[in-house]
Amino acid sequence: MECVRSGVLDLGCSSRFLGKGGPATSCAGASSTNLAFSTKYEQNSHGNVKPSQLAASGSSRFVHRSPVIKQRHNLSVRSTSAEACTTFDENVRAVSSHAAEEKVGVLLLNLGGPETLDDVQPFLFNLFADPDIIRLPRLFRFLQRPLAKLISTFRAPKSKEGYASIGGGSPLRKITDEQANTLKAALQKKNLHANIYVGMRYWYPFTEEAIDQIKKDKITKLVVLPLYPQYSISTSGSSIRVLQNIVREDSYFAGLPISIIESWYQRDGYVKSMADLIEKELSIFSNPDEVMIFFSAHGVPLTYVTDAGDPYRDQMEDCIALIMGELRSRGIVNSHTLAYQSRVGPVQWLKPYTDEVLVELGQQGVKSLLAVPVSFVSEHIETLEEIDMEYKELALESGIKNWGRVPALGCTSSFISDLADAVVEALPSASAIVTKKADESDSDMDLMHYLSKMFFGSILMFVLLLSPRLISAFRNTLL
Ligand SMILES: C=CC1=C(C)c2cc3[nH]c(cc4nc(cc5[nH]c(cc1n2)c(C)c5CCC(=O)O)C(CCC(=O)O)=C4C)c(C)c3C=C
Ligand SMILES: [Fe+2]
Repeated sequence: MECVRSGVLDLGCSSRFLGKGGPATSCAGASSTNLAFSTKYEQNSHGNVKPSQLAASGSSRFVHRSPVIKQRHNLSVRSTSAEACTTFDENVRAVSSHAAEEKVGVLLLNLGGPETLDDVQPFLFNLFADPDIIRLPRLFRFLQRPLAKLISTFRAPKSKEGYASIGGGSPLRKITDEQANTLKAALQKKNLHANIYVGMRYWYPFTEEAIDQIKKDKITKLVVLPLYPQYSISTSGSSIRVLQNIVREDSYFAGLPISIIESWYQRDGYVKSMADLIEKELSIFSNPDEVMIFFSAHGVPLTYVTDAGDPYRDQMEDCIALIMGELRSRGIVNSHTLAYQSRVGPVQWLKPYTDEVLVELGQQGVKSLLAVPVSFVSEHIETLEEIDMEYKELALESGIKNWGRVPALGCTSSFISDLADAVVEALPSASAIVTKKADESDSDMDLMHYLSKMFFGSILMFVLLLSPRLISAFRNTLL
């Protein structure tokens, strides 16, 4: 797949979940503050940065202002939904019967990662410039990009060390491409010929590049599959928002039937594949029955769940219960625990924290642990560096004698085959996404926004320029 575009920035969205299952997304007005970058990296029209030598010319269709968007509830496709109740064969037949005129696309959404150490700071900038990652109150959204610049600059040295220790870059792009190829083959085996596109949120190939290609290829039906088993505002939610923003602006996408599989941790194929991996790794221990299964999930700030209604923690707990249920059905009754890793910054994240639990388990006399990364299906910096190096060392120091780690699912065939089933099941419910135009009141806010931007922006610059102490205090909270 040729990728030609990158980046997005919409500072105005906040997703709010109504209960465990049904999402509703609403977005308020947006604004952005540009910040000068070194000549090596330039911004595109969406606010993401990329190396200038690779920059493609911008397309005005991605440029938008403060729209309000309402997501249709039947946009989400779950294996439990009514639409998914047709049989697999019926779905394949339905698709095949339209094969002549139908051109099916599958868009895999993922986070993306820096491929070289020079990419680390601009990658971090893109991540922290995402209003679904740093959620500022509406009045302070203009600070998003200066803050992103500041935080990415201070965090880059620490992140670079991490990426250097796993070979100088993230393996995510390579693994996701492999998953895309394997999924294409698995779909072909099921008689569905589909183009697979990879869209990353914070690095190449950006979601917008994939979307451009989908349009060029004249896809007539699209299934969107985030490669995160559980939904979080900060992951699948953020990537889906990019897509929604484009749908709102582009008549081709506005008319394109789309199915979004928001989460799929509850699928049998995923649960069984995870149980297979755990069973296999347990068997390597000399006393498998004595091993505690230690699920370690990527955390999110606590307020995502408590204030913004992120279903991530609920889904994670459900997911662990399903995997443990599957293991029990195989006669594996090991003890287990769930903790959250990779917190960033000074705020409270989902608890318990992985590092603290490891120390406690050591103190309690647990001798054997099997770490299971559960929020992501590829190896990445947080498995290869954080779990395999930092947490392993901490566990051994804390008195744990035997340590094992379950690999990420990657291209495991039962798993990819199940993703292919999910795609086929999602196709019949593909429909045009309905979006709502910008609220009139947004334009009334423009002057107020501008004035408040100028006011607070000047104060921020004044404080930052004149207060090296403040900067060093800030740096300490990030490292
Ligand atoms: C389900 C998975 C993930 C959630 C939830 C998530 C939330 C989240 N992450 C950050 C900050 C960082 N994440 C970073 C890397 C990173 N994050 C995920 C997954 C989830 N993030 C992955 C797979 C990766 C690794 C990509 C790779 O290159 O291999 C990083 C950069 C690395 C580092 O410096 O530690 C940051 C920073 C926040 C703030 C957040 C929720 C708000
Ligand atoms: Fe993360």
